[in-house]
Amino acid sequence: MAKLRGVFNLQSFRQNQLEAINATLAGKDVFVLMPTGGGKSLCYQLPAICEKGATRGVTFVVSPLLALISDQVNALKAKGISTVQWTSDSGDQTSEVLRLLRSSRKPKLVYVTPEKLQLNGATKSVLAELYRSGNLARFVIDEAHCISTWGRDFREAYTGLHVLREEYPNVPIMALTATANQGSVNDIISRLKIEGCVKLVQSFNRKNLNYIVERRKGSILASMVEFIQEKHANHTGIIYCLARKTCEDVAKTLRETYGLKARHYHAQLPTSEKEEVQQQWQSGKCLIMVATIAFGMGVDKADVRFVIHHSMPKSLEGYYQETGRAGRDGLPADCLLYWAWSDANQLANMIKRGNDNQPPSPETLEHQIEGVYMVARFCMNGAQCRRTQILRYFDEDFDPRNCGKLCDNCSEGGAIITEDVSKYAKEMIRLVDDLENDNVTQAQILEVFRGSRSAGVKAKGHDRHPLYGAGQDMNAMLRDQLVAALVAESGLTLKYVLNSQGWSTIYLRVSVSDTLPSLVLLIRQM
Ligand SMILES: Nc1ncnc2c1ncn2[C@@H]1O[C@H](COP(=O)(O)OP(=O)(O)OP(=O)(O)O)[C@@H](O)[C@H]1O
Repeated sequence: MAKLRGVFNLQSFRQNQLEAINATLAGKDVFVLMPTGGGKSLCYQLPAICEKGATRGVTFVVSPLLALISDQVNALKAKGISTVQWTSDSGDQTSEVLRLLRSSRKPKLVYVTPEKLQLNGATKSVLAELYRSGNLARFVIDEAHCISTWGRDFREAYTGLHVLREEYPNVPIMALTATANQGSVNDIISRLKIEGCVKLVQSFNRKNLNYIVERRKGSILASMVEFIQEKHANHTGIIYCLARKTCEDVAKTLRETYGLKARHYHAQLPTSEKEEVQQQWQSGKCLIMVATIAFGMGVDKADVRFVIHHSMPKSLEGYYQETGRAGRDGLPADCLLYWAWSDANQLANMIKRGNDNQPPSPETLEHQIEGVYMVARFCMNGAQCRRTQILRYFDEDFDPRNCGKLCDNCSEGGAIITEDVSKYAKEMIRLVDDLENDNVTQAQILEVFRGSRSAGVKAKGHDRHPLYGAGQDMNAMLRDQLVAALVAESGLTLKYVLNSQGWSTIYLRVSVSDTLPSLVLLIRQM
């Protein structure tokens, strides 16, 4: 407790921190699953400076990213904790680290990349010396999900970490992650060979975040500015945009038209500018960071009071992580998401083009597009508690009564009813099947389904189809939800046709026509 206050300047422990600290000090292996911003670092940084414990000496922390390591090392040094970074291949750094580790003034923490811990040469011999002399306190595997081939962040070098248990059987291991999927959790534990570990798993609910989702109609700048000025004048926030150009334009307008302290950030900025912008934001000189998702990994600013999504995020997991950067200090923060159907197409197109113009494999493409449509479903589901919806994605059953009306849907009021739309789902699938040869987009299909009298529908003769107007009794939102559900789950899929500018037009296609399960949607009755 004295260390918590004196060194870390914190008043009390958060959930599971003390349990993790006590378990590792007692020499046990520990697995910690905590949401983003939950306070994982303290679980190993505090024991590292405790004199009492079953094991003593140096704590080795394996972390995947250099940027994360540098931030943590600097922050610990600023607290007066002797910490070293051992990440480079340079002989100078290695000999300095070795000198320190062999001296009587050993550092409390050594941060390494997994590559560095691949046990050969200098690392192996110094670890063996420390082990023999009882100076190896524990191994910490941060971002432990990188060891699991289940996840999207798999890192080859993490797989070599099983040797830690084999070579140093008496040294406790602590693995920490914010990736909740049950399959990956078991995988991590078995790969690190810490089967008997103390498991500290907690809800992913971020109690202090208020989730609001709004449909974007036209420009949202004015409404965004009103939101910021009314609720967050002089507060720090992040606005996530899909495209780099949008970031630049939005930041410029916020500055020049509305006098707000905003800057933009994206992957194409030169490194020096990235550092300068981040520094300005970190220090509070710039309040609003308008960024693509390139901004965020390793960002630790405790007092971010709002995160706005200017358009739909790519996946629910991404949404959870991006909004998770708000309110890390535990105080209330707002997460406002603006979306439009066109975002889904834009995202699908971005995914199709892939990273660095490396198109994804067909399976990855399908999986990621489903992810986009899951976000679309989430946005359109104006009935069910947002937390229940988000946490279901992480296999967690969240009782909406515990939301505390901290989401737009729970604060709305009115009864929620279920609507069996199985009949409409079958009709929609048949309609897409019949019109497939005419290459129909989602917007066009919805026009036919609702019985629009538009010239486009008539020109193609779609108003003569027997299912023309089959969905006219449904309200527009329910029709949208129907399509999103059919693409996200089963029934419909998307087909891309490249035009001369390199953009794909996305057409609907049928994926399953005969075995469609029943489909029930939730709606709010006011
Ligand atoms: N006991 C505590 N009381 C108050 N604030 C805390 C406490 N523990 C941690 N914090 C603060 O919470 C924030 C998040 O902590 P930390 O960076 O360890 O989170 P994390 O779980 O590692 O998140 P991420 O997965 O994003 O890396 C930090 O600003 C930290 O100072």
